[in-house]
Amino acid sequence: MNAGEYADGGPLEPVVDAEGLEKTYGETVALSSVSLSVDQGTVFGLLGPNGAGKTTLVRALTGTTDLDSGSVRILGNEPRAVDRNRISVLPQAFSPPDRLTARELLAYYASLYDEARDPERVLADVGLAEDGDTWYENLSGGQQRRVCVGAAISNDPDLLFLDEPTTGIDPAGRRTVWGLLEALAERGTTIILTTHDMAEAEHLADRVGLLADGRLVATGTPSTLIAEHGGSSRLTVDLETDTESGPSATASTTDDSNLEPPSLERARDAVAHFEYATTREKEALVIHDVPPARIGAVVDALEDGDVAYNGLSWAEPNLEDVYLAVAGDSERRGTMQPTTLEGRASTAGDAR
Ligand SMILES: Nc1ncnc2c1ncn2[C@@H]1O[C@H](COP(=O)(O)OP(=O)(O)OP(=O)(O)O)[C@@H](O)[C@H]1O
Repeated sequence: MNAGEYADGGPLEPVVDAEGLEKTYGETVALSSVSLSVDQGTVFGLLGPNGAGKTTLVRALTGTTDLDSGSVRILGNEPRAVDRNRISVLPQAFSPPDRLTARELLAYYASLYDEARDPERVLADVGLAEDGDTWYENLSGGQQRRVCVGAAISNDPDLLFLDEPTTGIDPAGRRTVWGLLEALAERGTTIILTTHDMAEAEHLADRVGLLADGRLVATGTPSTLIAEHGGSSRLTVDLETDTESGPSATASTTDDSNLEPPSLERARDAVAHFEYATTREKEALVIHDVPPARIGAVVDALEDGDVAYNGLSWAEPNLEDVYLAVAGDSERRGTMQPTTLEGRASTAGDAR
């Protein structure tokens, strides 16, 4: 039998199959024409700004809100008809009883299902083997979140919804949880992961959906979305600040509204034949679309122009760039506010 086929040779029905979802709250459009299909064993990353409709979509998929129109099937059924042993939802805010230990909590959640994972094993999986006897209220915020992730996987679900599962968890713990989720997906669990953490989405998600104003504005693998919407690579030159004179005292231009320190001016001249933008406050120069092999040419140009700089950093476009380009016009304005962009780069908004 090939992967993706039933024993009779027919194609597998997607684990999540939603068509034409519409949901409004009064004047607010929470979901508009949302269609989505997620196959078994896929980690689907759901991204989007605050208020984009992610929670509403998860509620629609789990049958906990009524839709204005559209159809949803999960695990081959209407959401409300699905066996609760096969599905699990970890909401953003989840507060289990405080006066139980981590071990007791996981044993309690395990007891709710016909078949459950061994609580001791779950404790170890979420990196809390040493903290099983600590009351939930005495665990740190990140440890509490790990217990919540453990509770969510108690029933070894076929379909797992996770809303910001690693918020508050330290980097090492985050890796532990990521490894756990990867292992679950490898064994066939389908995961719908809502996150604002682009690194998390890029690391875990096989496919990503970007919601904005209730619409699914882009769907694809992280790499196809990055290739399509991520823009170009960036080489950032962190310029050495002129210590003797600040920007207002050193302007060599006749245009008073465009005062700039000599280092920046020299740098602009030096890289004039590259596509660049400058970030005045940070005194950095962002040069676009420099393949690694051309970094040396930029370094030569800076040296020829007698430009002093503290460091160079090179970055390929990533999912955050996609997010900002596709879903986050309003978000982008917020992010970019502290920085004045100038220069002649048409993609100046990419500078960071
Ligand atoms: N019960 C409700 N009553 C009225 N409006 C609601 C309700 N639930 C959600 N909304 C509105 O619907 C829109 C989508 O909300 P939703 O909670 O789905 O966004 P979200 O993407 O999950 O946001 P966040 O990232 O902040 O969690 C928002 O404008 C929100 O104010």
